[in-house]
Amino acid sequence: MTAAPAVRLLRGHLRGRGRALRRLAAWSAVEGLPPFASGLLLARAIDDGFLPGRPATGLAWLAALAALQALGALGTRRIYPWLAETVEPLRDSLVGAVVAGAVHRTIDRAGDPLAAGAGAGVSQVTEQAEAVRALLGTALRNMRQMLAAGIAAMLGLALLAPLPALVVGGSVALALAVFAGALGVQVRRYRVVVRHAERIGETAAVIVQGVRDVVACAAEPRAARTVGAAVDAQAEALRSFARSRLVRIPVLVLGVHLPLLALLALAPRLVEQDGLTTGQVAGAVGYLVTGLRPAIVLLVDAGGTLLLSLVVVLGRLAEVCAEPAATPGAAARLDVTSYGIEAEHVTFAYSPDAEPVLSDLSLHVPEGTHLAVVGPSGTGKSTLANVLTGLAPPQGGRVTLGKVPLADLDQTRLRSAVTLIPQESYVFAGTLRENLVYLRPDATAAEVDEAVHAVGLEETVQRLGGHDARIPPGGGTLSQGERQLVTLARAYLSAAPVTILDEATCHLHPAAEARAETALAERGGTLIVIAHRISSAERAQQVLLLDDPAPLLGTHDSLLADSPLYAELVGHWRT
Ligand SMILES: Nc1ncnc2c1ncn2[C@@H]1O[C@H](COP(=O)(O)OP(=O)(O)OP(=O)(O)O)[C@@H](O)[C@H]1O
Repeated sequence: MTAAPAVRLLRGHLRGRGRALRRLAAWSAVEGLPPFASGLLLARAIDDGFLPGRPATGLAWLAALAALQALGALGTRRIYPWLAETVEPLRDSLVGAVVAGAVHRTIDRAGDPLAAGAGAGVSQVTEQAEAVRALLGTALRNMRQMLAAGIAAMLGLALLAPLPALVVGGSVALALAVFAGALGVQVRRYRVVVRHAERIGETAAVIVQGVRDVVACAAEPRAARTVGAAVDAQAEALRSFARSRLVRIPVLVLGVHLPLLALLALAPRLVEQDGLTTGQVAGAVGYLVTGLRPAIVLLVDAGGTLLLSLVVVLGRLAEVCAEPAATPGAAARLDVTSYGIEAEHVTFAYSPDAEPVLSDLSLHVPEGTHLAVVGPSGTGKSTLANVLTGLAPPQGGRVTLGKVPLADLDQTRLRSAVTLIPQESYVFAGTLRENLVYLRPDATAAEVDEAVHAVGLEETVQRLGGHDARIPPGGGTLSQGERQLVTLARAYLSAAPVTILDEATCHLHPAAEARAETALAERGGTLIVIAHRISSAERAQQVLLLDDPAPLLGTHDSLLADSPLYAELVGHWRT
């Protein structure tokens, strides 16, 4: 990352505030008068006053310095209104740009459920805009003052003692070069720190939002590992950043300690051979100790952090404010208007070296139709369900939903279009109603009743005492079959136009299974059933038989006539 986008953004927002900046510079010059004159006046006080035994003269020079200090204080006082005029409107201007960027994005992603989260993003970057205002205010107030004092001290030193000024100037220039050279590395590492901090927040937010799911799936250790990994990464990023900050040592040595040491060590020689007076040496030391040293310490400590924060936060805002470019994915999101599923020459293996579970599989399930998938154990039925939902992206070929490749669809949009109900029923602690409306929280009571009736869950609802009955962790007294009925009613209620059941009725007796499956088929939408019984295949319009060496697609009757394996499976299922 470079500082260029940050500088561009800041320049754009400071444009038009030239008058305030010029006044700021002018009053800073007034404020810099005392540090500039301090060494010169101190030298005169010593050389003309105290050393020759004329304390009144010495005190007069010091009084002149005090008068200048008063003038400097006036400069400091006059700086604040111009500081406010420069910095205060910055927040409004940045927030305006941020909100405009968010509005552009929301328009660009019309119809995307994720766009609903734009408000949270705006509030976050608004805080960053406030941070920029505060950082810039602090930088202009403190850094400006200290840098002005440092420059004034160097100028004063040059007038007072040109030779030492040359040596000190060279060493300070070297220190500044080292500091500037290391700034790029520090910015990069600090940027990584900020990214990891954001990652911790995002990871924790996802887990907190889905904490019920995490507990229901007994995934606490995995969740803890995920957050732990993010925290470890952040700690490593911080260590790496801290190492890059070690550059302050050579900068302080070159900019502060070495010049002071050299001046003190060479003082007798400067006085005896180069004709410097004692007062001039004392004034030069004064410049180093009271002007240059605080300026350089501030630059490498607070200033370094301040500059880094400004560059990184401004860079982040520059990204947010930038108008988003239209992506192919964004266009594709808007194109999903039908919900047929198609697999085109799909090949899927669980690892690069493993035998493919699915090989060159092609399949078309038109919108609103019903497909049953059958086959011996281990032939890849569940794998196919995962491939069709996008959970397992194929290595070869592609799967499309409404002719749009799943890879081009936003994941949230895909999840809202396709419901996958697996064999293991997911029932969580809460009310029965909460469990039923899990995929459609805005369902009305009448819609919930309809779903309960359609899949045959009424008896269970009555037994439990109504929709508000509480289900304890682990499902309580619900049998395996009842849990499956809960998940089937949930799928029935869901607004997803595509439903995939992966042996989701295996604990139901045949009549209950027939009722639930028929309800889901008649509800509308595309239905794919990984069949547990042959009766599921008999109800479907298409049947896919997964088998070595090649899958067969047909109807129950055509497969019965053409495939000995299918006939065998039917016979096996019926006995
Ligand atoms: N996560 C995984 N990693 C590696 N191999 C896997 C994974 N999941 C499944 N397999 C393998 O892929 C093959 C197909 O498994 P899959 O579960 O899709 O078959 P299935 O037809 O659904 O079986 P069943 O009817 O017994 O549920 C099997 O050989 C299985 O061992």
